[in-house]
Amino acid sequence: MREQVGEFDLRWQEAFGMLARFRAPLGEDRLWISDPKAIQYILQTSRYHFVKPYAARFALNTATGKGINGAEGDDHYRQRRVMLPAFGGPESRALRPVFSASAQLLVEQFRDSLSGTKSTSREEDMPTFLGHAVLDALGKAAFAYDFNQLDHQKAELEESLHSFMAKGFGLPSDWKVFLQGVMVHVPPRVLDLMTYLPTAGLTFLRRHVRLSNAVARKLVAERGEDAEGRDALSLIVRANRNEDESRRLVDEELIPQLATILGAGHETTTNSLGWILLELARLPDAQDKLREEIFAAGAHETDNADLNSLPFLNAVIKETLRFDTVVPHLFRVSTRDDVIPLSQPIAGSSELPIAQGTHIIISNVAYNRNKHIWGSDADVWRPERWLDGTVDAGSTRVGVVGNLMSFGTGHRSCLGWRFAVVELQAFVVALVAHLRFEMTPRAARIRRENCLVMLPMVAGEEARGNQLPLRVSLVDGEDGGRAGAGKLSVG
Ligand code: HEM
Repeated sequence: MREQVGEFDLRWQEAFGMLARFRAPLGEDRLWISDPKAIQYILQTSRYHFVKPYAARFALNTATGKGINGAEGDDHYRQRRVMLPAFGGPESRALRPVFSASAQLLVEQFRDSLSGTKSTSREEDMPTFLGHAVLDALGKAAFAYDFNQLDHQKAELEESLHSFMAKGFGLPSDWKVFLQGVMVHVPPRVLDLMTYLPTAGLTFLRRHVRLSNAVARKLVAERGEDAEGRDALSLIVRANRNEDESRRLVDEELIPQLATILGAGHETTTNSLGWILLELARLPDAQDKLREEIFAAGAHETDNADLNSLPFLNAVIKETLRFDTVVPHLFRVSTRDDVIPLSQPIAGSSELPIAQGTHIIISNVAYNRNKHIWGSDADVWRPERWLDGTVDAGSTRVGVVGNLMSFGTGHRSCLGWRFAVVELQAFVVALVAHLRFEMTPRAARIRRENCLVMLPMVAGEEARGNQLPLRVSLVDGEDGGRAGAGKLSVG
């Protein structure tokens, strides 16, 4: 838990292949898996026969409230059925102007902050720099909620969302490491009581969920019976209204979905964007190539440009989702004795019998670096692999985007993946068209910290939480915005 994300996974994958058995703290066997066929069986074919361990649901419920993330079985099925229509392809694409407008505002604010000064660039901390704009976009797109309006409750919620994974899960103490190791043996009732422990992390998360729920209550009440908006919450409220009464979500199930969506969608997207900009700062040639593609297509000038048709843009996004897997692991436990199919035989067998109650760590990070799938240079960030035929997904389809495990797969795959992809496309286009990102000495010391979500931290400054300091300047030819050159039309 204290190594950088992926270190042990890649070491094990190199030493043992795509499957390993290891001993947990009290001596029981657990499985570590990156085998595509096994992942497909566990997460897709078997559906609710493999569930999230109660300890993982406890962590998710603590961090994001008792929403879909921690639900199982029929409760999960009902919640997903009502929420899914809000996150479809057309619904997500329709939100692009919202994302573009937030990204454009960020560019304008940066430009304004330089005007009147002699400097042409400034070091910016990416989570801080991007965080407000991403949250603003998420608030408007998901809840028609404006984080920009001055309001005490909004400011508090925003403050609490800033790097909340780092505060809740980062830099675990010896006690926390021990606890997480043995948590699967703690009876659920005792775990539930532990939610109330007065530790700094839990106190912070409890307050965060309370704040989110208070806002959600207000928003759901505002929607009332006739929610007409195009934001995700209105679509969810409408879908719920049209649902058979016996399957409808009650308020106690609807309210926590705001904390869930903010929790699941904010840091994941902000950090994915941060990792994209870091990789582009590390490889200026790739950044220039991307900028040229954006300019050639005029994609920064109109929301009507089809961003799916920009090959290098999408290669950069997919390559970063692969190389910088922000959700490194998924946790499951089998609810019955089972036989897991394997793509690589072990001891002459292509099947692995397992006992009911076996705990499994699915390594998204190792799968995303599998050299059989992504090529012999899988440990290098190289977007061209998506364009030159290097990627060989074979016949086992797992992930929802590019066969990657970055968004999980199956009936619990990321609900917001289309939403996230449209948002990443819109932000990358607006930012790279107008701003240049360069490395700094502190960025060269970035560590990949495991806080459930992979966060960047500067080595030696971990106590300051997640940071990603890059040098930002206006791209050549921009004059501080006074001529409005290359302005995004956000319609
Ligand atoms: C780049 C950004 C994102 C990444 C990498 C990501 C990744 C993931 C992953 C790996 C899971 C599966 C968890 C599991 O199987 O245990 C997941 C679930 C989920 N994600 Fe995302 N996510 C992202 C953005 C978003 C956004 C923007 C939203 C909402 C607007 C969202 C909402 C959810 C929800 C609600 C779930 C739970 C689904 C369920 O349990 O059925 N995510 N996400």
